[in-house]
Amino acid sequence: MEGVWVTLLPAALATSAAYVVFIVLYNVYFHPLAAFPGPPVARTTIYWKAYVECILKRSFCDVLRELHAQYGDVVRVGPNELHFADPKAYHDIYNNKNRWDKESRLYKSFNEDRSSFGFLTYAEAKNRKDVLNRSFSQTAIESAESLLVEQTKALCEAFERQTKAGKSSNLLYAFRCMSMDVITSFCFGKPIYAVDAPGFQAPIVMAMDASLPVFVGFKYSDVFKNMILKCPPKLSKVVSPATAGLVDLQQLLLRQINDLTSDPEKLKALPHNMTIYHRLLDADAYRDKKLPSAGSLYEESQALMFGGADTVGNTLMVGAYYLLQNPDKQQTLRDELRTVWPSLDSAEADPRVKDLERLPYLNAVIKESLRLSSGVIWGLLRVVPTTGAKIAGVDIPPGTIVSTGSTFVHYNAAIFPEPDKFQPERWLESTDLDQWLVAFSRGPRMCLGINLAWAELRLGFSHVYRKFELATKIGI
Ligand code: HEM
Repeated sequence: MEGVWVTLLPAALATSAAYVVFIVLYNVYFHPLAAFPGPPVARTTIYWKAYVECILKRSFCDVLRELHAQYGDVVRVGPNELHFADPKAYHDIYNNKNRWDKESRLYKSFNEDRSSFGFLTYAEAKNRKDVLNRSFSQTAIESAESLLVEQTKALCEAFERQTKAGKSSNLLYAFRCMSMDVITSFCFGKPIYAVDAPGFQAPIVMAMDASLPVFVGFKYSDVFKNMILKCPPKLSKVVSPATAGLVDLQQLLLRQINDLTSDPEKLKALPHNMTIYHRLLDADAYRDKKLPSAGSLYEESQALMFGGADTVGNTLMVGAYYLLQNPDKQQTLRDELRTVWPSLDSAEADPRVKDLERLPYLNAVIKESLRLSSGVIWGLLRVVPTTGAKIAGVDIPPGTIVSTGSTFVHYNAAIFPEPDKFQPERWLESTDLDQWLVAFSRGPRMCLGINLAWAELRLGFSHVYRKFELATKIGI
């Protein structure tokens, strides 16, 4: 028996080595993308990206900038992957005519495969988004306005408490807490009052921050992913105390879903009838009249939590960062807000979101904050269909993974002169610019929560800057 191993082992090693050599030679010389420029190692293996992201711990967004400076507008960043720097490519990839699949390695890493965000195909995502759209439509958001106002006011009250106590506020966490409170109360009917956490250090908000680098690792190793995600909650909290708050919220949502699926009557006990479960647990809302599994419901709630919390919080933070540096622009915003909100004395005089929609400078501040924060900065990877495609004038073979990061549009100096400067005024000069605001992405997989996000941003910017004069003790 031992003799068999002695003979087979070298043969197996030689076969594996020959296979690796074959793959490398194929990828470098014979692959349909062989003619595209890019770093030599990236042409051979996807693990070059893993090395850059997980070992060097570099933002791939920064690396892409350097690669485009070196190799030009189209760069081969993996054996089967191209990134485009030309903003025109954005509209060629993400548009309403395209039904391109999302790329599986990236999107499966979030462990939300059965959610509107995680479904890879257009058809599956459309089915789910058609059901959820009623919760996120303009009309739905208007009818939930009082709920959103409540969360915004809770944030302002927390700021007031901090001020009275002579303490400064960490704006990043404060805004993220507010958007987390909106999601948990609006989507799940389970407010968690994150803004009331001391110093805005709500465990779930801190845990989401801590969990992001872990998700990068999930892209490259299923073993690592399963080890962390399949870990029993108690053990997971010991292994990774930084993400304990996330485990707690996951458990809370799982209990809620189990409760609701075992007894749909419990829907009536939720504080309002706009939660996502009112839609998702209505069999008539589905074309095939079949309800999703409990696992799918959980993944949907996680997707909404991750999709809707940090994104809004970050945009408010980026806006605050620049308004703090530009007191004149902060004052212009405040002066405009006074036109629809002259007195703070009575809640009766609070403006409605509809009134805020008409304020040009407020809209411009929000657009400029969305541009500079850029929404999701990693490339939203799509797979070119069997017909192939032309992207920014270049013929791309079927099956190629493609993307253009939103920062390549938002920081393009030909579209946005002096792109690093905060200039809300640029949005007042021309409505043509709107086509280049891609923070919510475009096409059939664009953001489901765009109406909710805009309402939160309008309320956030108006309440905070009408009620407070933000200043910083230290220079920024
Ligand atoms: C400033 C705030 C926000 C920004 C900048 C933003 C940005 C984006 C972007 C860029 C995508 C495309 C992702 C991809 O293709 O992989 C997306 C998708 C999505 N967003 Fe948002 N988002 C925001 C707020 C929200 C909110 C408040 C919610 C809901 C609570 C939400 C829910 C979703 C969902 C479910 C998807 C998946 C849609 C699909 O794949 O078809 N987002 N968002």
